[in-house]
Amino acid sequence: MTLLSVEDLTKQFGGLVAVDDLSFGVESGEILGLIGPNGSGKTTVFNCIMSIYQVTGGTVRFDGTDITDDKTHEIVNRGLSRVSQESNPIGSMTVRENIELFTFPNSIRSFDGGASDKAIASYAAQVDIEDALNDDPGSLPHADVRRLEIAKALATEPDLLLLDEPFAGLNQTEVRRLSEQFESFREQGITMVVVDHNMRGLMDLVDRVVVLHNGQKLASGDPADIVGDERVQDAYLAGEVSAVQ
Ligand SMILES: Nc1ncnc2c1ncn2[C@@H]1O[C@H](COP(=O)(O)OP(=O)(O)OP(=O)(O)O)[C@@H](O)[C@H]1O
Repeated sequence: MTLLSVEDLTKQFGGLVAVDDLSFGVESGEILGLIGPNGSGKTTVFNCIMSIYQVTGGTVRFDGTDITDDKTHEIVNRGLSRVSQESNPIGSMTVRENIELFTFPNSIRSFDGGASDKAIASYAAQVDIEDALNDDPGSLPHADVRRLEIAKALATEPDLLLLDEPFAGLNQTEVRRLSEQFESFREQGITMVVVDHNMRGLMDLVDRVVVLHNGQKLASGDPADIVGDERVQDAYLAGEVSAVQ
């Protein structure tokens, strides 16, 4: 079943066409990699899906419903969540309070005033930060700050998680551990789209890859086919592909 469908998506910033008539689907239960060089439009695609940006043209459907013109909080309540490239915890709140804040968009929970401590601890435990719940986010190492961003997204109980550069700044052991955690998210029924420059980490994780260049789809297919695709190698990934071979 196609959970997310991006159809003929275009996003212009003045004269710049950041996303150019792009179409792709994400199957339920899949982990899809969205790759491409700097400036190829990956983050803009996520921003359009989440209605952070208003699209110039095209349609975004989630679970069969057109969500193109929905507001961001409505999209989150439908079961979509995004972990952005930037970490932005609220420094005056503990890790627990930061996670709790993200349980509020879910309308059912908000009647009860948010999630239980047990639920919050379980979101934290899914990314190994359960021992840091009472800490100030400013005191956490980089990897834990990134994990907190993922825990915040988990707190919205997503069916589809958009992850923008989740491996950035992590060492190989941390990348492997995070990949295992993404696999366990999948076992819980979460579908994922992952943008990252860490090709080794990404190709080991994803089922399928969509390659962007200049906002257009250059190629899509199995990770092995994409790594071996000369067009992709020559034009876009030369340096990064050599790292996985
Ligand atoms: N708010 C904005 N206003 C103007 N131009 C923008 C805006 N957001 C993105 N762009 C431009 O759109 C293009 C695509 O940017 P985007 O950040 O989506 O690429 P990306 O593939 O995510 O890059 P990176 O890998 O470096 O994060 C770039 O030329 C960028 O400068």
